[in-house]
Amino acid sequence: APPRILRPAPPSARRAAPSARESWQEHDSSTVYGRARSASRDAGESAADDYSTLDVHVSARAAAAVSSRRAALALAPPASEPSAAPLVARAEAALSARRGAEAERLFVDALARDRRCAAAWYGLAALLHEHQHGGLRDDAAASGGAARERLLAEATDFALVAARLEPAEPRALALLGDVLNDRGEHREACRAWRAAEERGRARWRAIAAGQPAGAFGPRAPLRALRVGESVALRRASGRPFVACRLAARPPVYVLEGFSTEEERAAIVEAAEAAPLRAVPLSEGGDDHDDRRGCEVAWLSSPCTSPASAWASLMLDAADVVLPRCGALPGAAEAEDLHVVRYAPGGSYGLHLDATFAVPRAVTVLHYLNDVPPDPERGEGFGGETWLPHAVASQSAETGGADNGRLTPGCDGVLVPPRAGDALVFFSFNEHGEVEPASLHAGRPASALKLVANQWIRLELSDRRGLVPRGPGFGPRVVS
Ligand SMILES: O=C(O)CCC(=O)C(=O)O
Ligand SMILES: [Fe+2]
Repeated sequence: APPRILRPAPPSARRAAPSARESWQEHDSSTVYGRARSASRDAGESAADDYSTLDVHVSARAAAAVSSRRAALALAPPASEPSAAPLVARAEAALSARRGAEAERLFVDALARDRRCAAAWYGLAALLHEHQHGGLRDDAAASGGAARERLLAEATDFALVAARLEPAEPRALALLGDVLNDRGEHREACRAWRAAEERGRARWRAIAAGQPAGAFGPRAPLRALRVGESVALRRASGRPFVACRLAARPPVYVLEGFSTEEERAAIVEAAEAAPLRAVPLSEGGDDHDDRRGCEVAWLSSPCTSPASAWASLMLDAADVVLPRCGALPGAAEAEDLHVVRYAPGGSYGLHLDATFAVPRAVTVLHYLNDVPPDPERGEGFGGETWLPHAVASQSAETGGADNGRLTPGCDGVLVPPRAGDALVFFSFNEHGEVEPASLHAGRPASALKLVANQWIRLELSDRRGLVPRGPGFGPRVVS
C-alpha cells in the first residue's frame, strides 16, 4: 500500500497570481484545491465529485509550473513528434525504472505537444509525489522543508488537472488524496479519496455487469480447490509447486515452493541497491502509517524490465491466479514489485490492499526468507501474515470469542513466512466489490523478514504494468 506520511504543513502560499487564461482552463471561481468553497463542503458533508471542473488559478499555476520546468530542462521546442502518446509511454517506463529525471523530461515534452494529455499531468504528479518520498534515485530524496512543500503543491495542481481531463478515472483523485494527506490537509485528502472511490465504484459496476461469473475470482484449478485441499502444479517455467487452499472467503491460497532461491536472492539484492525508503517509527511524523520498523523499495515489473531476474516469477504468478478473461481490460496486470524489509519487531497493522480507486484484485505475497516462530510468545509473533476475517465457507460468520475479539492463531488464517512460498488472496468478491474479509496484517517479526508484494490489478491505469501474455499459459497439473 502506498505509504502515507503525515507532517504538519506550514501555511503555504496556495494562490499564485493567475496568468493569462488558456483554452483548456474553464472555471473562474475562488477555489481551494480545485473546488468551490461552501460551508457544507467545508464541514466535509459533500462527497460529490466536483473535480470535473477546474479553477482558473489552478490551471494557470499548473501551466506556469510546466513552463518553468521546461525552461529549466532547456528542452527544444516541440517539433518532430506530433503526438504525446509515445512520449508518455516512454516516460511511464522511465518512471517505473526509477529514472525520474528522464521521466520528467518526457512528460514535460508530452505536455508541450498536447496540453490536454491527462496521462502526462498524472505522470508528473506521480513523479513529484514519489520524489518527495525519496522513492527515486535522483537528487530528489534530499529535498526537505520548503522544497518538499513546493513539490507537493505542484503535484496537487497537476493531479487536479489530470482529474479534470479524465473525469471517469479514479487514479488522479486517489493520488491527489495521497498528496494532500502528505501536506497535512487531511480533510481535503479524504474528500479526494472519497471522490476517487466514487469514480472507481462506478467504473467497476459497469465493468462487472458485463462479466461472466468468476471473472474476478481465482482461475482453474485453484478455483475448484476446497479449503484444506491442495494440488501439485507447475509454473510455466517448469518449476513444480503445491497450491493449497486456506480460506473460502476471501479466496486464500499458499503456493508452496513457488519462487526459486535465485529469484529471491536477485530480488533482495536489487531491493537493497534500490532506494529503500524507511517507514519511520513515529517522531517527526509517521503516526498514521500502520507499518512499524520496516523499509520499502519498488522494483520494475516485467513491462519495463522484461529481462529482470524476477520477471518470470511475476508472469508465472499472474498466470496462476486470475482467469484470462477477454472482456476484462488488462486482466492479470501487475504493479511493480513492492519489497518490504522488516527489522526484528517490525510489523504492518490491519489494512486492505485494494480500493475501488486502486483495484488490486489479487495480492501475491512472495516470502523471501524463513522467519522462525518467537520462542516465547509463539504464534502470531513470528512475522506471520494474518487475515483475521477469512473463513472456511462462503456463508460462515467471521470467528471471535464471546467478547468478539479476533486472535491470531485462533481466528482467520495465519500464514508463517517460509522462503519460496507465496500467499495469494483476492480482494474483490465475485460481484466486483472490495471484499472486507481481505483485511490483513503482517504480525510482529521475530527476526529479519523480507517479502515482495505483487499486486495484480483488474485494470492497470497507472504507470506500473505487466505485459499480458498470449493465451496458452497457465499452471499445468502435475500428473
Ligand atoms: O508482511 C506481511 O506479512 C504483509 C505485508 C502487506 O500486507 C503489505 O505489504 O501490503
Ligand atoms: Fe497488504
